[in-house]
Amino acid sequence: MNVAEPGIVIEDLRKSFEGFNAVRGVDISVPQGAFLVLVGPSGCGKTTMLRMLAGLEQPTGGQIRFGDRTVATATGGSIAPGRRDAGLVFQSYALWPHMTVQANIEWPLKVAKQPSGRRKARVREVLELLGIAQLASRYPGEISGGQQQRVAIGRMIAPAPSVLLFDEPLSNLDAKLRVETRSELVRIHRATGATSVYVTHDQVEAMTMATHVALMRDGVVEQFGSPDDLLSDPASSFVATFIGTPPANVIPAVVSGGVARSGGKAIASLPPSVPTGPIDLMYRAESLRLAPGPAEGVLAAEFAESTPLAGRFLVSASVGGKRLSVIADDHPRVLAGDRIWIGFPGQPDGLFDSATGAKVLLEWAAGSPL
Ligand SMILES: Nc1ncnc2c1ncn2[C@@H]1O[C@H](COP(=O)(O)OP(=O)(O)OP(=O)(O)O)[C@@H](O)[C@H]1O
Repeated sequence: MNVAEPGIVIEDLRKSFEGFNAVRGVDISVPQGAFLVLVGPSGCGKTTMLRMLAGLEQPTGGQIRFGDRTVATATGGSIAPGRRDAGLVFQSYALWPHMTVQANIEWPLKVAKQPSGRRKARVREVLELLGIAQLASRYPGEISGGQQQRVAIGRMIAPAPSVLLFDEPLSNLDAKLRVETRSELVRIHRATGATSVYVTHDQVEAMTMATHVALMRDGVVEQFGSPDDLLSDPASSFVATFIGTPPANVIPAVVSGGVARSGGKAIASLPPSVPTGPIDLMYRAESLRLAPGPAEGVLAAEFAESTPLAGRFLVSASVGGKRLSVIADDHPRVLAGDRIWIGFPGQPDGLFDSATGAKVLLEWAAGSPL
């Protein structure tokens, strides 16, 4: 994939805080112009990664390169934040309240001692790119949260850095504005030609914005690839249940004689290469169906809720205390807590080791659907 110029190369990156390992050996490489999203649950080390990229945190191990420049190493010689040719935008906008929009965007250019004429021209260009020229002489207190975030982005891109770093920049916006700003941000990223790194805990943001996704868990990258790679071929049950709208279902089962049973009922037949014992079965919501009553390959479930979704329904129900999602053509016309029936296809969409969560490679017979 990487014939293009290297944008960012992260090698065996580590960070510990007083003996606590927040980042435990991360290797990621993306080409110039990529939009890399670091996503994962709270505390997985995303922000620590971004702070190391920005130069606000010194790595305990490994190194970071921007293009052909090494910007951070554990052994010293790291480049100071202001000299990395990188811009950073946080979740809080931190604009100067006593400066106009225009002055806020101009500020980093003044700090860089650019001549006035060049500064003014660049500020105009950035205001145009962001579609906020009409706000130029307002103060931050006189514009909306979404507009303030745009100004913060304008201030970041004004010096034309080659790396853009975003830390949950949309989390203070309301849901509708967040969706609109997502695509706007990607447009701005592309217009700058920079390589971006974007931190979020929202997998939908990751899947819609990224060219490359690193899903992190407990300080390591659980899977790195394109959004499509993670969705179509999750490397672990953690990835399968974190990514997707809705994420895939993973249910525990026990295999014996090539048959997988959940709660004692046979729901799938597996190739003979799958060893006897516990296993986790993955089913996408669209692979499951609502069944009219008990039958082979059908489990009883407790109905939770049903949400209309693009002309169909996303039905949630629990089986043995585990919540499952099913895409159905109709509402089950029952109340929360009532019994419904969920039908399983003969073969699951994937298998995971029940102890480690790692994907189990399958050798199905020729012509099988998997
Ligand atoms: N300065 C610090 N001192 C001690 N521990 C820290 C420090 N910074 C982060 N940590 C710990 O390192 C781990 C990773 O934190 P980090 O902020 O990188 O996670 P995150 O994935 O960004 O989480 P969130 O989405 O909640 O911001 C957490 O357990 C956190 O408590």
